[in-house]
Amino acid sequence: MSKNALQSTETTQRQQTTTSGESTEQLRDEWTDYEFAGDSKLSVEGLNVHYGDEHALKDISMEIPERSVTALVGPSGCGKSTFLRCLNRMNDRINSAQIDGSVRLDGEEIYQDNANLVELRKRVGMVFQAPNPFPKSIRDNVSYGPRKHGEIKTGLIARLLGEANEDEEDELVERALRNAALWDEVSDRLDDNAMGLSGGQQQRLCTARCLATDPEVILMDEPASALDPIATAKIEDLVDDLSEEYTVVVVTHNMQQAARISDQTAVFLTGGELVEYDETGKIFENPESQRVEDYVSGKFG
Ligand SMILES: Nc1ncnc2c1ncn2[C@@H]1O[C@H](COP(=O)(O)OP(=O)(O)OP(=O)(O)O)[C@@H](O)[C@H]1O
Repeated sequence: MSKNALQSTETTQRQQTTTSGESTEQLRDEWTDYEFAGDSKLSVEGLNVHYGDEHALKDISMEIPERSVTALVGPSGCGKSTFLRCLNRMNDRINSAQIDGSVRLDGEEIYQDNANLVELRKRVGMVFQAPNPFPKSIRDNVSYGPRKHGEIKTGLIARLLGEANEDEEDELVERALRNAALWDEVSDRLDDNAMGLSGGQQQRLCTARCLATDPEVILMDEPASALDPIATAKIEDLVDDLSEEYTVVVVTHNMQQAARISDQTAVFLTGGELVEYDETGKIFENPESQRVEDYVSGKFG
C-alpha cells in the first residue's frame, strides 16, 4: 500500500489558517492519512526546483500509484509542468533549473549521478501539449524511438547485412497505434506524411510514438488543450484505457477533465506549493482545504 505524505518546511504555509480556522498543517495531517490503492510507481520526496532566484516548486512530496491516472491541476504558473518534467529529468535540459530532493521510480533514485537518462526517458515517456509529429511518414513516426535505440533495423543496408526486421516493425507500429486508438483511422495510409493528420490524430500519433518505446509511465502535459471537443473526448478515453497498463500523470487546466479521467488529483496553487493531494472524488466533492474548494469550484483560478 502506498501512502501519500506531504510536509512543508515553509513556516508561512504552516501558520496559514483556513476560513474554518484550522491550520493548513492540521488539514494536511488529515488528508495525508489517505492510502491509495496499489503500489507506488513514483515516490517524490522533498522536491524543490529553482529557476535562478525563483522558487518554482516548494518541498513537494507525493506518492504516485502505478496503473492509475494522477491529475495535476492548478492555476497558470503554479509549477505543474515543472513538476511533470522532474519525473523524467527533462528539467535537466534547462540551464537555470536547480533541482533538489528525491524522485524514486520503483524505489530507485532517478536523480543519482550515474542515472542513465536515455533509459529513464524510455521508461518514463512524455506527450507534450502541442502535438509535435516529425515531418515523416506515420510509420516512421511510431518506429522512430525503437530504431534510434537500435531495437528495430530496416532499410537497404540492414537488409544487405541480414539484420532487417521489418515484420517486427510492422507489429510494433500496429500495436502502438492500436493502443493509442488511432489504428482504425490510419491503417491504410501508414506511409502518408504525419503532418497531414488532424490535430487530434497527431496527438494520438505522438502518444503512439511514446508507447512504441515501451514505457512504464506516461507523462502528459495538457494533451487535449489544443483539441476540439470530439478529439478531446478521444484523448480522455485513451487516457482511461492507458491506465490499465501504464502509470499516467497528466497536467490539465480543465477541472471537469481532471474529475472525469483521474483516480487521484494533486492541486498546486500559486507559489509552487502542493496544497492537497487525494482521491479525485474527495478533491472535487469534499476537499480539506478551503483554497482547494474555491479553486476546483471555479471561485478563482
Ligand atoms: N524554462 C524556464 N526558465 C525559467 N523559468 C521557468 C521555466 N519554466 C517555468 N518557469 C517558471 O516557473 C514557474 C512555474 O512554471 P510552470 O510552467 O511549471 O507552471 P505551470 O503550472 O505548468 O503553468 P501553465 O499552466 O501556465 O503551463 C513559472 O513562474 C514560470 O515562469
